[in-house]
Amino acid sequence: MMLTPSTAFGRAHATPLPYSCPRAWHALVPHPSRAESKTSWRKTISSRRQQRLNVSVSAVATELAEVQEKFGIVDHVKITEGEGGLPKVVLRHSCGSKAEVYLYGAVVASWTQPSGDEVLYVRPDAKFDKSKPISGGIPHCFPQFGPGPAMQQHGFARNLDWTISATSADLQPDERDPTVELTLTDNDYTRKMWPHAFKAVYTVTLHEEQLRTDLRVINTGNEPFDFTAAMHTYIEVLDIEVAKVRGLQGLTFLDKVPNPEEPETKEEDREVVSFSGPVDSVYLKAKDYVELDVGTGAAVAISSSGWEDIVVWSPWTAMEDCYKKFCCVENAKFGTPATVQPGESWRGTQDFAVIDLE
Ligand SMILES: O=P(O)(O)OC[C@H]1O[C@@H](O)[C@H](O)[C@@H](O)[C@@H]1O
Repeated sequence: MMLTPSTAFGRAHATPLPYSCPRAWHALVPHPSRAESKTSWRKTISSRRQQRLNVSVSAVATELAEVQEKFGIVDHVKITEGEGGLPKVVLRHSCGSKAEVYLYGAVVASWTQPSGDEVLYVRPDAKFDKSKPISGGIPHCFPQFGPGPAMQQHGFARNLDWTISATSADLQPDERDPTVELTLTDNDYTRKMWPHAFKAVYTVTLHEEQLRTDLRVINTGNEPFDFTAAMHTYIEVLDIEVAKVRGLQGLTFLDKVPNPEEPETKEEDREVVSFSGPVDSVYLKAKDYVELDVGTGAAVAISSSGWEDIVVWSPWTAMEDCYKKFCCVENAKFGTPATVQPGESWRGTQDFAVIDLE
């Protein structure tokens, strides 16, 4: 599946939108906790400032309306305000499944089944004010699955606004699969940490009840570059103590729990990986299919291509108030970093499906 702006799309636009500036939305939208917590600060606003605020809020509304006009597709793709006023794209499949993708970090923060059941997990400490990456759903780790030198733990892609470059609901003639394509390109901020010209193109699609992601990293410069990456997927489980991962047996893995700086190399001999303490393992050269049994009689089946490794992470009591509720199963490209020649690209896809185990 290759998505580029073309006539195959319901809507396709190559021109970046005005809000690709990382500060724009944050600057214009009053933060809800600020707005809700104290009415007093509002009272002190002079009428001139209030006037300016009103103009700004209506500017945001106008901007959203314009984006919706350009990229919205009736019944299938809606661009709207999410938590904290951050813009999000809501994809709806006619079967009843739904996904929500924030432009900040290109994070899929929600994926629900036709029943309304949520599959992903957002941590209670997640912030939607750009003060840190959105902690939950499917954040990007790029161009580094950290830690590493010169940049944030898991790279800058989850700390930046991505731009909508296309939407669609008719990629396949017989399928009304809603899709959004988001793009991130290098800028002064990224080049200070990682001195390379790149374009990352990320599509999120609902295929019936399934969720599909497709990331391409294109080298738009004149020199080759290397990167590591992961899709840091948080999946909701009934209880981490009954969750299980299948599909890792026989793999070599790096166990980061004893000493994250110098992980121990081990062999996985278990058919089923279960949890009774912290787990932070990078399985190298993994298979292209893994299952997370969430403990309810259902599992999340994850198929992938391009992503060579799989990270399994549970922080256990280091996140006392939420560790029981989620497990991270992360497709990654870490053991052997990706090398991309000028004009070439790297690609990694994932397909998530909820399957019945009974
Ligand atoms: O930065 P976040 O989102 O809190 O995630 C941190 C964790 O991310 C996981 O992917 C790593 O395997 C862990 O080592 C790390 O602690």
